[in-house]
Amino acid sequence: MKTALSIAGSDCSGGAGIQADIKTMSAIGVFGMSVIVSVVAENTSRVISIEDVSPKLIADQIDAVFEDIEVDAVKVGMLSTPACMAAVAEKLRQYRPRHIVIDPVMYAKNGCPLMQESSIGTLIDTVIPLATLLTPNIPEAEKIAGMPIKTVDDMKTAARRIAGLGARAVLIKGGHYIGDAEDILYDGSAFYPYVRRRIDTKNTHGTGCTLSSAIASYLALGESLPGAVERAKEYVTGAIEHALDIGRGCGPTHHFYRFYSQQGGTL
Ligand SMILES: Nc1ncnc2c1ncn2[C@@H]1O[C@H](COP(=O)(O)OP(=O)(O)O)[C@@H](O)[C@H]1O
Ligand SMILES: Cc1ncc(COP(=O)(O)OP(=O)(O)O)c(N)n1
Repeated sequence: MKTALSIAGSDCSGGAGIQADIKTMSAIGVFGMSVIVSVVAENTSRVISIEDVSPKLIADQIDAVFEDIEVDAVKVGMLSTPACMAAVAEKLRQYRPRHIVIDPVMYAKNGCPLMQESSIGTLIDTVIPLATLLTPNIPEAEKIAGMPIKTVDDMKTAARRIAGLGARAVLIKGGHYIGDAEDILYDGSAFYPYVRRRIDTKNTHGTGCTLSSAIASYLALGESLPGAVERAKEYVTGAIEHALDIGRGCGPTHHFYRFYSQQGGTL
C-alpha cells in the first residue's frame, strides 16, 4: 500500500489540519500517517488557543516515521513559528522525500492567525525551497509574492514570482476569489487551469487541507503533477458539495459520502 505523511497542526473539531488530511488519505486509499506540529483548540467558528510541540518532539516524530516506513509523499500544513519551520525543514532535507506538497497555512477561515506574522521570512527562506508543490490561497500568495491579486493574470504573475523563490511548482487556489472556483497550477514552464463552478455553501472548513492532502495522496499513487491536481480538485469539489452542516460556523468537508451512500446511510 502506498503511504502519505501529514506534518501539520491538529484540529480537535476534526474539519481541518491533521484530521482532514488523514480522512482524505484514507478515502483516497493511501496509508495516512501524521507528525503533529501544533495542537489547536479550534472549532467551526473560532480558534481558542494554540500550543506548539517542541522542536525535538517534532524531529523525533519525523525520525520515527522515516526510519521505519517508506514514505511515498509528504504534505506539510500549519507551521506556526520559525522554530517549528526549522525543525521540519531540517528533517525534510535529511530524508528528501520525493513529493513534498506544502500548504503555507497562515489564517483559519474565521480570520484567526495560525502562523506568527514574524515567520514569513523563515517560510520564504527555509520552507518554500523544499516544496515540490506549494499551494497558497489568494491571501497567502499575496503575502508571499508581495503583490495584490485581483485577476487570473495576477494569479499567474504571483505563481511565477513564488516559483522564483524556489518552489518547483505552485498551485494558487481561487477559493477566496469571486466567480468560479478557479485554481492555477504553474510547473515552472506552463500554466494549467482547474475550474469548477462555485458551490453556494458556508461549509468550507478544511478545504485547503483537503486539497493539499488529496494532491499528496494522488502523487503517492503515481499520478503526474497535473493529473494529481486534477483528481484532487475533483475530490475536494465532491467533499464541498457534500460538506456537513456540523457546528455553528463553517462546517467541514465530507470525505466518506460515497461510502455512506453505499451503506444506505444518511450522512
Ligand atoms: N465554494 C466553493 N465551491 C467550489 N470550490 C471551492 C469553494 N471554496 C473553495 N473551493 C476550492 O477548494 C480548494 C481550496 O481552496 P481555498 O478555499 O482557497 O483554500 P484555503 O482553505 O487554504 O483557504 C480550491 O480548489 C478552491 O477552488
Ligand atoms: C490545525 C489547522 N490547520 C490548518 C487549518 C486551515 O485549514 P484550511 O483548510 O486552510 O481552511 P480553514 O479550515 O481555515 O477553513 C486549520 N483551520 N487548522
